[in-house]
Amino acid sequence: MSEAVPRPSTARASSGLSGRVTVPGDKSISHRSLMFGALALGETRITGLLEAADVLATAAAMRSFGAKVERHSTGEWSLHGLGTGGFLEPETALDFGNAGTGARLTMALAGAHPFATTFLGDASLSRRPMGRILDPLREMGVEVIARSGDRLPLTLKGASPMAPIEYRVPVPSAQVKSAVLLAGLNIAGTTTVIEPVPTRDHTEKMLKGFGADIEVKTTASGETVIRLEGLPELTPQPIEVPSDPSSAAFLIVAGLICPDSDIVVEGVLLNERRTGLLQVLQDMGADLSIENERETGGERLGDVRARTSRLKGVTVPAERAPSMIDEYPILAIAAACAEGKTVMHGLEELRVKESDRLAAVAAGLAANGVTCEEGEASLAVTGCKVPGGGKVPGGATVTTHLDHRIAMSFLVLGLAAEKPVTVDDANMIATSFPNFEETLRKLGADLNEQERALS
Ligand SMILES: O=C(O)C1=C[C@@H](OP(=O)(O)O)[C@@H](O)[C@H](O)C1
Ligand SMILES: C=C(OP(=O)(O)O)C(=O)O
Repeated sequence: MSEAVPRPSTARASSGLSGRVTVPGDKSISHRSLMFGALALGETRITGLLEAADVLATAAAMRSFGAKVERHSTGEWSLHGLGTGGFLEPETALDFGNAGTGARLTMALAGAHPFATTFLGDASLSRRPMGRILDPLREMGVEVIARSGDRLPLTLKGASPMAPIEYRVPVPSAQVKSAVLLAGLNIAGTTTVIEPVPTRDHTEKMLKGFGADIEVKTTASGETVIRLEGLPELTPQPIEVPSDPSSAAFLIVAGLICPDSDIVVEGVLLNERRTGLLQVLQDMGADLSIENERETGGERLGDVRARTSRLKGVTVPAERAPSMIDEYPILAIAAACAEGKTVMHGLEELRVKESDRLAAVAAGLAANGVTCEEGEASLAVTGCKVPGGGKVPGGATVTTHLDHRIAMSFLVLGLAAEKPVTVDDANMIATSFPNFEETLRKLGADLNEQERALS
C-alpha cells in the first residue's frame, strides 16, 4: 500500500448529517478470528469479517501456514484449521503491510514452531518496535534475527521443545499480552501472563470460546493474572464479528461537531475495555445515547446515536488510555471543536503506532489554526468554540505519515472547520475502514464533492 500513488482528499464544512449507517467488523476480533480458525481442527465460519488490508494480510499469512481460507459469495469466510502445532513452514516471507496487530500476533504463532518464518512490512511497520514481542519469545527459546533495534524485516525460528514462561507485561498492550498467550498455545505446560493494567480482552474471551483451558483472575492489588494450558485442542466456533468501535468513533464525532446533525451507527461493539472514548465524550457533554442494546457471542453491542452537541474541554486521566488507545486522534478533533481546554495524559504509546500520533495530531491541529501543547506523553488542545460561535480555522493540508487514523481524523475536522482541510494521502484508510469516505458522504458530509461534480 505504501507504494501506491498518494491520493489527497478534502473535507469541507458540512451540516445536517443524518441517517443510520453501519461500519465494518472489528479489526482486533477479525485478526483473531482468522488466527483461531487456523489453529482449530475443522471448519470455522466467520460473518462480518473486516475486509481491509490489515486483516487480509493476516488471512494471507494463515494460508501460507497451510490453512484453507476461503471467502464465499455470501460474504462469509471459512477456515479449515490445522490444529495447534500444525502450521507448516511458509514458502515465502509474510508481508504484513501496515498491520501491527497482524504482524505481532502472527510472530507469536510462527515463533513457537520449529521452522523459519520471515516478516516484512511497509515503511511505517518497519519503524515500529518489535522488541516488546521478541523479548518474551526469546525467553521461550525462539531464535530471532532482526534488523537493529528489533525492527522488521525479521526472521524467527522456534526451538524444539520450547519453555512456557510467566510474563509480566511491561507496557499496557493487548498485543503483547496476546502474543505471549498465542505462543503459549504451542508449548506444553502453563503459560502465565500478569497484566498490571487491563487492556482489550478479545484474546482471552475468544480462546475460552474455542475451548482452551484458560483462567483469568484479578488479584487483590488489581492485577490480572491469566493462565493458559499449552497444546489444547481448539474447537471451531461460528463467529459474528461486531462493528468496530474504533471506526464508529470517526462518524460519532462527526455527528457531534457538525451543526444540525443526528446520526446512528448501528451494531457497535461495546466491550467495556473499548468504550473509553464514549465515556470521555459524555464527560464533555456529548448528546450520545445507546439504543437497541443486545448481546452476541458474549459481547455487548448497541446502536450509538450522536446529535450535534456543545462540547466542553475536560481532563482525560492516563488510566483511560488502554480503553481508547486508538481513539486519541479523533478525540483531539472533538477537543478542537469544544469550548475550553482538553488535556490528555498517558499518551506514550501513541508515539509507536502507525505514526508518532502525538506529533502528527499536534502538527495537524497547529497547521489548521488550533492551539495545542505537545508534551512527552500528553496533549493539551484549546478548543476553538466560544459562547455563541467560534470555529476551527482549517485551510491546511495535513501530513498523514502512512497512518489511517490521522487521515480519517483530519477529514472529520474539515467537516467542522471554516476552510477546507486536505489530507495528503487517504490511501491508508483502506487498512481499517475501506468505505469510510463513502459512509461519511452517505450521512451528508462534503468530502471531495466539488471534485466529484467536476469529473
Ligand atoms: O490487540 C489488538 O488488537 C490491538 C491492540 C492495540 O495495540 P497495543 O497492544 O500496542 O496497545 C491497538 O492499538 C491496536 O489497534 C489493536
Ligand atoms: C494501532 C493500530 O493498529 P495496529 O497496531 O494493528 O497497526 C490502529 O489500528 O490504530
